[in-house]
Amino acid sequence: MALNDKTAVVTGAVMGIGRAITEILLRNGAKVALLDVNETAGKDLMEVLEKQYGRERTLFLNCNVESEEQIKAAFKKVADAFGGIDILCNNAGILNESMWEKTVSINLMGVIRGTYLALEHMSKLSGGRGGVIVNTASMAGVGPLPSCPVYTATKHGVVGFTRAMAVTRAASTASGYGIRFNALCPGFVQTDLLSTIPAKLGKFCHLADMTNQLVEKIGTLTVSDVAECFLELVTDETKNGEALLFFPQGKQYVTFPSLI
Ligand SMILES: NC(=O)C1=CN([C@@H]2O[C@H](COP(=O)(O)OP(=O)(O)OC[C@H]3O[C@@H](n4cnc5c(N)ncnc54)[C@H](O)[C@@H]3O)[C@@H](O)[C@H]2O)C=CC1
Ligand SMILES: CCCCCC(=O)CC\C=C/C=C/C=C/[C@@H](O)[C@@H](O)CCCC(=O)O
Repeated sequence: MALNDKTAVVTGAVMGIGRAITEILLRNGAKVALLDVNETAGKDLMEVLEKQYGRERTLFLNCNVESEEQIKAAFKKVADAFGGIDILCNNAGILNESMWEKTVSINLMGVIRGTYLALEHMSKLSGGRGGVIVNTASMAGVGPLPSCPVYTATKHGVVGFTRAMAVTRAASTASGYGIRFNALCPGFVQTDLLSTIPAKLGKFCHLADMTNQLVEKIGTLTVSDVAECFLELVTDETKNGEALLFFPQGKQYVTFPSLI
């Protein structure tokens, strides 16, 4: 998929991984709608992006992925402004084992909500152009992190949901959305989310040292590393139903057991 003049929506777009994904999309010619709850950082980033890429290719919308109403309104504004949606990155996420319901609401329910609402704009069955949806899961979506079981559950859920949507797409022409679905599964990445971990482990804070040792053992990625892997899942049209696992030592497409 060439990105020139394609329209992308990125949630959690103004910081960390989402910002890097936004910038790599813009560098490759896409128009990008940035959805985030951090309005201050969003407006500051927009000043930078508009100078670099022009006002006509960027749009910031204050949007909480926990709200069906806000996502629905945001997607309509994007479609009205840019003429449709071709790419969605459900990236917004938090880690907070003390606020585990909120973690589920954002990390898993937000991905499901964004995906279902995007179908209304992207699916060829409803007049859309098709496209690709990339969900930011995590290495913790493939292997459990003992210090954050709920976060791990949300990321396993994102991987499972993404793969199921991909199979739905492939399994029946009735759901011929014309959309590919892939999961991004990075290891530890140098962002605010990672740097605030010790305070976010809740009842598992006694496992903070073990987690830090794991970070030391595996090492950390930059947000640019993640954005490059995201681009691969978007542009390689053979990729559907994939979970791309990557960490400083390398990357691999996860092979899941075939059950039948
Ligand atoms: N940092 C890491 O080590 C890794 C992070 N991830 C995942 O990558 C994604 C991005 O994480 P980071 O960039 O590290 O975090 P970050 O904390 O640097 O950025 C997250 C962004 O999402 C936004 N956000 C939070 N809740 C939101 C909501 N309800 N609605 C809309 N926007 C919201 C924040 O305002 C922020 O701009 C998350 O899904 C995270 O689970 C995956 C693997 C590794
Ligand atoms: C707690 C920080 C989470 C930061 C956000 C992320 O999503 C980062 C996920 C990065 C790595 C996850 C690694 C999971 C490893 C498990 O498969 C398991 O190997 C860990 C077992 C503990 C150990 O080996 O010491």
